[in-house]
Amino acid sequence: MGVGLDRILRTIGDPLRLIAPEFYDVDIAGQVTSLPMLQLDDQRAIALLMDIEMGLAFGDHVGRSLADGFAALKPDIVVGSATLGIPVAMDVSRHLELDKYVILQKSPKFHLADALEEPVRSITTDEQQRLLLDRRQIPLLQGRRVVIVDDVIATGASMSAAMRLVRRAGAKVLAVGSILTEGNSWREALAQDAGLVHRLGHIPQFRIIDGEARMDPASVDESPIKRPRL
Ligand SMILES: Nc1ncnc2[nH]cnc12
Repeated sequence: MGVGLDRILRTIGDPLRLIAPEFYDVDIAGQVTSLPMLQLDDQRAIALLMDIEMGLAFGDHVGRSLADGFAALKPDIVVGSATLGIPVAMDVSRHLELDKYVILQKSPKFHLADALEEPVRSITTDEQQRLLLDRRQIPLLQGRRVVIVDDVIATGASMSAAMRLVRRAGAKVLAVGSILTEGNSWREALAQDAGLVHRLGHIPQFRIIDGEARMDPASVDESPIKRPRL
């Protein structure tokens, strides 16, 4: 779901505030994608990935690429976090030829009165968020081999909550996947689980200097992504 995204979008407001250089090109599993560069506040900018606006061909590429990485692990089911992890979970499931998938919700839907709940301990947001698992979905996870997917792993707080929730439901987490990682703080947040991360690309974080978004050197990728030869 990209922790803090709601706040990011509220901060940005409408119309979107593009800041120079206006776009950041990122390689997503061999496909160069231009992300709009948006000003967050006086000091920070973000290269924004809105997977729900990227079209079906992009979803198919992401789903196939993540599924290729997961196939050898023989997962029984894919779990995705609302909101922007939902299409990722569907596209990965389709490519793994798995019919059912499980979505972790952010807000209590009326049918989720008695959901399993995990707090999302974000270091960047004051607002306490949470992830919810409908108890009726537990049989899909109990004793199962699971992969968890999201659009972006940034702070790692959301993915870490998703892993706790899925493990509480009795599943084995084989791997986690995202379209992008952003910055490096997720490594600390996920601790020993950081090694389970499959990502198709990486974006840095940006500071605004002299009216331009500049890469924060601490946020570039520490371990370059291994790409399959095309
Ligand atoms: N750059 C980004 N794009 C979309 N969602 C995000 N969540 C956190 N960072 C994000």
